[in-house]
Parts: sequence; C-alpha cells; structure tokens
Amino acid sequence: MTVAKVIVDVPTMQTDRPFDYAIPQALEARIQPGMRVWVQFGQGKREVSGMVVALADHADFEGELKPIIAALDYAPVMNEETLALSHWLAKTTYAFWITCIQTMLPAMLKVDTIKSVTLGSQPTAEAEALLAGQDQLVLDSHTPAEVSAQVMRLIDQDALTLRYARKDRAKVKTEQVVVPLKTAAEYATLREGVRANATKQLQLITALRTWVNAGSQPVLAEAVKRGEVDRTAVHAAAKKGWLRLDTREVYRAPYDDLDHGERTQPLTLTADQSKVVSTVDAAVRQKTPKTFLLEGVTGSGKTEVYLQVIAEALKEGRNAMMLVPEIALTPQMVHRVKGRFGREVAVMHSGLSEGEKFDEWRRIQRGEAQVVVGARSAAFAPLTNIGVFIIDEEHETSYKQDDAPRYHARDVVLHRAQTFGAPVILGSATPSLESRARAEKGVYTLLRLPSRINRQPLPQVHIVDMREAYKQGGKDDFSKALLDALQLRLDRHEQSVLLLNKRGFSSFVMCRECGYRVQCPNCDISLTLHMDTHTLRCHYCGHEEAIPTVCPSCGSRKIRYYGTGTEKVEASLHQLLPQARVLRMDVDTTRRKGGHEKILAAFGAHEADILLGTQMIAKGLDFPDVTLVGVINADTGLGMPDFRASERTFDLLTQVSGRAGRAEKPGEVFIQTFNPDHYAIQYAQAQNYEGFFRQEMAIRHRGDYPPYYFTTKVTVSHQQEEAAAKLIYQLAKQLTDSLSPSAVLLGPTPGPIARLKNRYIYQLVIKYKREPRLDQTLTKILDDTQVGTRNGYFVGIDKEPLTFI
Ligand SMILES: Nc1ncnc2c1ncn2[C@@H]1O[C@H](COP(=O)(O)OP(=O)(O)OP(=O)(O)O)[C@@H](O)[C@H]1O
Ligand SMILES: [Zn+2]
Ligand SMILES: [Zn+2]
Repeated sequence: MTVAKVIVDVPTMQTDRPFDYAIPQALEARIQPGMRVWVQFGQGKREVSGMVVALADHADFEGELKPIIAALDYAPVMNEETLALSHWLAKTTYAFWITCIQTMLPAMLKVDTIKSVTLGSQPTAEAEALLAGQDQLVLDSHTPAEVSAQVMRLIDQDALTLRYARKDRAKVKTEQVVVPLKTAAEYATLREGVRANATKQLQLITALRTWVNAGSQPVLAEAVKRGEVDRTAVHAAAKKGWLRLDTREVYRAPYDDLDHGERTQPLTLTADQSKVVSTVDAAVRQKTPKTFLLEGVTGSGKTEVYLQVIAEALKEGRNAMMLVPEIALTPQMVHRVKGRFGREVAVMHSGLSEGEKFDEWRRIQRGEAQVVVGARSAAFAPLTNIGVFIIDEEHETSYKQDDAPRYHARDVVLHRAQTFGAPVILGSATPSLESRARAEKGVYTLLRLPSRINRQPLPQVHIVDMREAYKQGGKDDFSKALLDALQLRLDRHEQSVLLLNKRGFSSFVMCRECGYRVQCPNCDISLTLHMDTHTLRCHYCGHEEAIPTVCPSCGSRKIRYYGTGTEKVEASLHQLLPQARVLRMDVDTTRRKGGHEKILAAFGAHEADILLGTQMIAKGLDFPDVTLVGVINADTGLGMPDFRASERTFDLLTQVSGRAGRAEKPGEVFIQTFNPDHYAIQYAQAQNYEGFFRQEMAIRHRGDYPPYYFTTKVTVSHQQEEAAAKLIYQLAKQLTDSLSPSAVLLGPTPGPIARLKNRYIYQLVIKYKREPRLDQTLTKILDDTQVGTRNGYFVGIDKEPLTFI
C-alpha cells in the first residue's frame, strides 16, 4: 500500500507534522509529493486541504487510514528542493510547516474552504426557520456571532449538518481564437451565395480568406477590437461550420511591451567592474557557493555587474535569481533587466495582480523563464538549476518579513545557494553591519567598486543646521540655503529630488484646547491624518474614521492638524516656489496599480521639476538631470529607541544623496538637521561608509549589540492583559533557567504599541553568543503554550529581529 504523508491546513502546534493518508486506487498512479490534496481531518467530517510532502510504503499510524478525497493538482506545485526548503524554513523560523508552504506558493493556490450547514437527520422548526427555505446556509467570517452559536447548538442536536466544500482561487486565463475551417477557394464560393447587403457576413468571409492565406488563427477579441469582424457574425458562422472557436490558455504578461522590445547590449566594463565580474564568473563556472559582498558607492555601476554575471550563468546553461527591495523594484529596474534578457525574465512583486503573479510563477514553474527578478518572496520562486543569486541593496530591512514565517530573504538565498552550488552577490553602497562584519572575518568575500562610473565625483553634501536656519529666514520646513538651491535648479532647468523622512512621526489631529489626540479604538496608537480622503486611519489595523469637528474630550471646536506630511510640504512648496512643478510620491499617490510607474515616467519625461517623496524615492532611481537632492528632516529616525537608528539614518542619507549627479552634471545635496554633529550625519556628509562602519562597530561592541551578539525576540499576546503579562514572566523564568549565564535577557516589557488589534502585547529579547540549548527551549515553549488553539495565546519567535520596538 502506498501512503501519502500530508501536511494539513490546520495551523496549530499539535498538527504541525505530516499525517498518514491512504491513496485510493483511482488516485494510485497520480499522487506525487508536492501536490495539494483534499482530505478529511480530525473528529467530525471536517475537510481541509493539505500538501503531500512524501510517499511511503507503510503507515506510521496504527489505526485505519482515511483516504485522500481528491487531488487538487494535475502536476506537483512544489518540487523536491522547494519542499525541503519549506521544511527548513519552518524549523529555522519557528513557524508552522503549512504556513511556510502557503508563503512559498502564489496566493491563487490557496484553497478556500466553504463551510455550510444543511438540514440534519433530526430537523427542528428552529433549524428550518434558520435556513429560510434555502438548501444550505453558508458560514463565513461575516456570519454574526449569535448565528454561529445557534448553528453550533443545532449541529449538536443533529438538526443541522455541517458540510465542507473547497474553492480553488486559481483562475487560468483563456482566450478564444478563430480557426478557419475552409480553404480560400471555398470561402470565395461561399461569398457568392451571400446577399450584397449582408455586409457583416461579407466582411467576415474576407477576413477568413486573409487568415487562411496567412495561415493565422487570430484572437477573437483582438480581431473584433481592430474592427476586422463582428462578434455576432463570427458566432453565427461557427454554427454554420465556416470556422471553429478554440479556447487557448494564455499568460497575463505584465510587461508585454518590454518582452518584445529591442534588447540592450552589455556595456564595456570599467576596470573595477571587470575585476568583480570575472571573480564572480569564475565561481559561477566552478559552481562554488561562495558569498560575495559587493560594496559599491552609489552610481558605481553595480546593476551592470549583475546583468553581466546573469549573462554568464545563462551561458553556462544555468538560471539566475535577483532580489530587489520592493520599493526599488521600479519600472527603471525592470526595464534594465528585461531590456537585456526580454521574455526570459519573470518579474514578481506586490504591484502585480494576483492573476499576473500566478502566471509569472507558472512560467517559472514550467521552466519557461530563466531569470527571476523580484522582491522578498521571490526568494521562494520555483526556479531550478540556479547558477547565481543576487541580492541588491542587501541592507534593506524589507528583506525581513514581520509576520510568520519571520524569515530573512538573505538567509533563504544563502541556503538555496548551498543546495545549487551557486555563488551569491550581496550588493549595496551601505552594506548591513552584519554582512560587512562577516566580510571582515572572511566568511564573505569583499569586492569593491570605490568610484562612480566615468570617475564622476560623489555629490557635494552640505549640512544645514536647522536651529540656525529659522533665524536666517527659513520658513515652513525649508532653510534659505535649500530654497536657493531649488531656485537655481529651476533657473537652469535641472531637476531636484526632495526627501521627507517619515520614520518616527506622522501627521495627526489634536485639540488645541485640551491636547486630546484621536486614538485607534483597537490599538494604543494615534490615528494618522489623510488629507486625500479626509479621514483618520490606523496604520496597524486599518481602522478609519472621519475627522472630528468637535473635540470628543472637551467639546471645543479648536481641532488642529499637526505634523509634517508630504502633503503639507507639497503645499508649502507651491507657496514658496509657485513656478515649480511638483510630483509627490508616497503611499497615498502610489496606492493604485501603476501609480509608481506613472509618477516616475512623468518625472523622467521632465513633466516636473521636483520629485517630493518618502523613503521610496531614496533607492535605485537613476535620472541623469537630477543635480540636487534635499533632505527636509534628516534626524526624525535618530530619536528612535532602536540601536540601529544611526545605521538606518546613515543608509538613508547616503542612498538618497546618491541620486544626485549621476550623469555628466555634478550633483549637490542639502541635508537639513537639528543634529549637525551626529556621527551618522557627519559620515553621510562625507559618504564614508568604511568610516561609519568602524565607528558604529565600536559602539555596538561596547553595548553588546549585534553583530557581536545574536538576538531573538519572544512576543506574547492575549486579549486579556493579565494573561499576556503572566505568560511572558513565566517564559522569562523558563529561559533564564535553561540559558548559560552569559546570555542576557532584556525585558519583559510591554510591546512598543502595548495593544494592537485588541490584543495586549508583551515581549522580551535574548542577547547571546552561543546557546546550543536555545533552539530546544524555544521549541518546547511553543509546544507547551499550544499556540493556535483555543486558549487564545499567540507566541511569536523572531530570530534576529530588525525592530526591537
Ligand atoms: N561600464 C559602464 N559604462 C558606461 N556606463 C555605465 C557602465 N556601468 C554602468 N553605467 C551607467 O552608470 C549609471 C549608474 O550605474 P548603476 O545605476 O548600475 O549604479 P548602481 O551602483 O547600481 O547605483 P545605486 O546603488 O546608486 O543604485 C547608470 O546609468 C548605468 O547605465
Ligand atoms: Zn479638547
Ligand atoms: Zn488600529
């Protein structure tokens, strides 16, 4: 007997292991590891989806095995390598195996379970009334709690029966093509029998003859759109047997125009670039899974290096994967990669629709794409035979996922690189301290691009002391120096980029009379003001409400708007420089699909003089006419109680400064700050990464922080504050008892936001150098607390968290 080992879609600690299922005769030859199946699970008749992770010739389970009800796939959606990867991911991130599998697959492959009730064996009047003449009542998250309770009671009485059905989200896109069934001569004869005033029929026959002669089978919708044929006439002709309509599967191709556009040629490399490329190429050819840290200043031509290394892998008959942070995955970047490799490139990022993502994934899965470019989750793309991995802007925090599985894309890539015997390039102008320290120890190989292409100097950076600036005629967030520099660019018809560092504060509404700030009802945090929709929104749970006109606390009408938002700065710019054309880029202006693209295209086409934006404008942009970069508020991040605050500030300032003067014209940068003497700002002014690295390492060493120590954060949440607090103290004791004396426990403390989505949060952080027993202890903690069951506890374990607050 063949037995299937199935991971079921029931994310709890007790079910986080494969369960044995019998493969019924009808499915005997079909079921393979990596296929999704539909099975019955646990008591009752609950039906769930699951993933076959292995086949075996005998069961580990003693009793009678339940059979697999149905296979959900015709071919496996995971292969041996990705299945093993999912298991590794679950182990290393303390997440459920099923959660990892679902994270790795496109959303369209998630199976929704539809729960409903029908009349049971002992129907009652109450049950019949509830169904109100319908065959079934569907239960979902919108079902009111009272109804759920009533349904449960009626199920217990056998008055109702619970039923399960599955709904696959996957939708394959199809199109209809016209297949002419007759010869050109036959169509000519047909034409003679058609009345002269039947113009649509005559037109159709003419078209059919053209297609027969050209041997083409056009897409119906397109032919109709071009006005070549009439849809009704086509359907009528199909009935008469003049033609056939075939349904064909098609991909939603988000970058169709680029796929068929002209290809760019490799550039002649500079000596520095050449050295880097040949070093990595050698590793590609020898299949050595070495990690290279490419430290290259902004505008040093890292992207061209990536492209040529990818080309080498392809030449060797291997595939390539390149990760880019979400916000740097701009149309510019896609253009550069697609421009070189065309349709061989699959692109994966959150800006695509679910259908587009699914289709790009299928192209990779079927071996039709050789290069994958994507954001964090593209690290899981089912690409095979990978010859090189690239992570651009490797210091970016967006490579780490905040929710379970709390993985870092860099770790996923390094793991897969071992499997494939492929080198990895980690590239950045400002590498993370962790990576740079590893290069120092020789774990990674350091490669450098110390100068800009064509020996252009890095832009000149001015620090503007805002404490002084307001005394000297600065107004509305702008110093006179920055305003003058902007004016000069307007006069010269050059472009400017303005960064508003939003980290740390945002716009809010406050009562001038009593100081009341509108709070989220579900979370302990102030609501953020959004002028575009005239609402207040919670950035954590999504709660939205109208701006009050009267203070809910004291009844006063003196409600005022506070904080510097991009909208407010945009308004000041219009006042201060009325002739400037400003484009604003932030979450609000890019929310709609393609919004990002449109703004950048407009800026590239010189439809604006100033591009004003948040962090999302700091990375990867390469516009030759940008000669000025202004940072409106450099230090909002410095005040954060986070030991990485300086590193983040240095990275951001260096990256954004790098947007200026990338072509022939020299660039200039103005950084407005209240902390002009802070070392992060000083080193950013000098664009001296190595200097910053040394000083920051010394500080981390003194404070026993990463990269000298490892860290793990444990978070507990519960709807009752007391329950959460009690558990975290209990865990703290358990950890202290099991860890060595050299490990340090920070906390327990309430979470930085003490209540989120109506759950109270407590956390602790473990700092340690070597703790062989930590893994075991953490696993035991998860086992003991029975996460995911009805007791209401959530326990989150985050290895190397990027946020401590
Ligand atoms: N060998 C070369 N010859 C000529 N131009 C080049 C060469 N390599 C790169 N360039 C050009 O130099 C500019 C900067 O290169 P690129 O954008 O790759 O730098 P980068 O290091 O990725 O920058 P950043 O980290 O700031 O995003 C681009 O316009 C690119 O086309
Ligand atoms: Zn008030
Ligand atoms: Zn909220």
